[in-house]
Amino acid sequence: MLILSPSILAADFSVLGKQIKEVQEAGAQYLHVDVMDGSFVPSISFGMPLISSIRGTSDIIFDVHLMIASPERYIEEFAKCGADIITFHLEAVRDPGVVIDKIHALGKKAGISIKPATPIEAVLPYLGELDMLLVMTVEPGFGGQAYIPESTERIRQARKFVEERGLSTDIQVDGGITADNVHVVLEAGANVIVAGSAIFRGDIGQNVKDMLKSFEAFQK
Ligand SMILES: O=C(CO)[C@@H](O)[C@H](O)COP(=O)(O)O
Ligand SMILES: [Fe+2]
Repeated sequence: MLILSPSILAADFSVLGKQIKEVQEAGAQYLHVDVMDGSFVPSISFGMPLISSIRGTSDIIFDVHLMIASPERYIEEFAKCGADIITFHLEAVRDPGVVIDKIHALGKKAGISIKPATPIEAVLPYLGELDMLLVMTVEPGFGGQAYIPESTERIRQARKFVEERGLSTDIQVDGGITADNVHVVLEAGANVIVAGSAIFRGDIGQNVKDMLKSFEAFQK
């Protein structure tokens, strides 16, 4: 199943609740929530208080992407404030297996994200335990960047590893995805698509529909 996860990093925070409703009503299945700490990545976005308050406005699946150092310190808090899927960076932890177990023990889905320079093979020891593998298609830290073309081969490789092992792990892509280039990542094997600028700039409802139309065109 192909899933759209609009990233609220590109939303207008003064009307965030309204914009979340708009993406959900137009058919987006997840909401991508980028948490940045100014340490693992240069920028700071938002944290638990914002997630708690938007949790009250929508029942959409919260797909929380933690771009923070030592994320194991905060797993309980993110679970408590409303995350459904918690994705942390492989590069930010010492023992990824322990973090995955912690997320699962709280009844949440676990994802690992890897930066563009991290070999896909680095995630193989954990692949069997993961609900989702996030292959970053830009350097994490900012919205609005251009898709890194070398990502396509990495997505293909990730899909191959998942299939060879008979797993059902979702493969998520994040960064620089638009209705025009989404077919490239779908063809390579991604099935959970994050898009920020392409959804929240302009007519939000129409942007979601255009992206879903691109999904349909790919499936034909
Ligand atoms: O995690 C990140 C950036 O670090 C992303 O989720 C961005 O928010 C995606 O934004 P666009 O590239 O689609 O504008
Ligand atoms: Fe993200």
